[in-house]
Amino acid sequence: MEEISPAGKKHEVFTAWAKEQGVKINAVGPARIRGRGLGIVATRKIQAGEELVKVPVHALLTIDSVRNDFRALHGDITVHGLLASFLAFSDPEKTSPYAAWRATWPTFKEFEDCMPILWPVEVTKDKHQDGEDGYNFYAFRALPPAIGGAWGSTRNFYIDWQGKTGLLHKQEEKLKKDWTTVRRVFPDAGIETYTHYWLIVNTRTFYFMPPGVKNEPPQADRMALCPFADYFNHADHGCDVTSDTSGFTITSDRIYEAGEEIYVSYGNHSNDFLLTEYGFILDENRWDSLPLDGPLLRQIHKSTQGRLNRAGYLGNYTLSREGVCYRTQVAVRTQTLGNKDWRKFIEGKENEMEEMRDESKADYFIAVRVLDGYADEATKALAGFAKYGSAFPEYPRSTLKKRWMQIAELVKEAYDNSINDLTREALGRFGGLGGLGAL
Ligand SMILES: C[S@@+](CC[C@H](N)C(=O)[O-])C[C@H]1O[C@@H](n2cnc3c(N)ncnc32)[C@H](O)[C@@H]1O
Repeated sequence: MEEISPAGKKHEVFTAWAKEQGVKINAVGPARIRGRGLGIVATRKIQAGEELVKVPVHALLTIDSVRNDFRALHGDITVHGLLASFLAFSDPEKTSPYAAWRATWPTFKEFEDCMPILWPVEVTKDKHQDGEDGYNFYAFRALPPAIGGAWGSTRNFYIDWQGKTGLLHKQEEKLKKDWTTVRRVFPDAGIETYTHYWLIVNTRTFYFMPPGVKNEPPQADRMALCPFADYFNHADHGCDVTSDTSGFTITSDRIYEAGEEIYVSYGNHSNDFLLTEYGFILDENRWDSLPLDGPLLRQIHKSTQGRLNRAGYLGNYTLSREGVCYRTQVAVRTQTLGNKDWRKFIEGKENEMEEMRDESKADYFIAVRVLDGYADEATKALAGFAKYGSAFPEYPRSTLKKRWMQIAELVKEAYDNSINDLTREALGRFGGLGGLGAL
């Protein structure tokens, strides 16, 4: 059972305020939950299908809560950037109605602990060291490939894999762009205050389509801060969240015992995504996956990548517990089949015999050229934590170490679940897999 304690006075004040705004709260309340800040718990036994929280549209904080003159000052800015600017720098009178709510949000210090974007460079940048023969090679990369956007475990071979598409880099760019606009409007404003509210918006908004909008705003701009509902923590299974022109409704998905924590799901996110965007990872995550573009694309000639592109299969390759995704299977077969047979494969026209032969070759490639590299990366990172980890603050150290262990585990499970017996036997004869064997 989780370690749960009372939320405290300011949360009681806010809950009363939320009710005054028309938020309906049934059989749930906020509580402090170890390792998760605040969360929502059942105050009595709850049946499946009970409406737990209803937030009316007029209680939401959206782009419509920001006055036109304040909006106009910013010109072309994302809704995310504008809401953060409104909370951080608008006339205090405009945001004072939200004072009781704001008091319940995390502090900047709390974000500094958990959000990778605020972690010190010792954690986020690669460590390099000089080899005996003059090569400078990376010694330890603490960030997982999906977050750091880099891959490459052997000396002499350093690949800035997804390069600018790493999750952290993308987030930094978004913040930088918004801040550039806001700084023009408020030249004396501090970046720390802005970043604080930008992260509040990042971690607490719900996807919301404003009622009566004529031109659909881009998906990333459909954001709403949702009083009280923003206490819900995330799990890979959770209560149903629905929205319509009247607002948001959260309905229980199953029976809950009194005192039990109740979750919603923020989406089908991998742990790397959750860590970057929300500052935590789950122990159990059915959506967990690893990107494979780095290890795979570096093995595929540019002209073949062109062929994949034309067929609609270039990039976005992933690995889950069950094995590699279908897109990866297609990409791998550019290496194991001739062009004609590759076509047959994507058109589903192989006969049984061809399928069997083809699967063995593809499995072998996946095991040796893809999974083994990932396993190797995880083994090296874990060794790096043993050597350099003590210099890190506690939360990044324990979280990243755990994440790398999950990565190693996931690669191993993918291997066990997807590589066929024949291939395993063959690999066994060659002494097993280097990196995988070590896990
Ligand atoms: C919408 S808020 C939820 C309420 C939040 N826990 C609080 O204290 O106000 C989202 C934030 O809650 C935390 N969180 C959500 N789900 C979590 C989980 N399963 N484990 C740990 N932290 C979680 C993360 O810090 C995330 O950025």
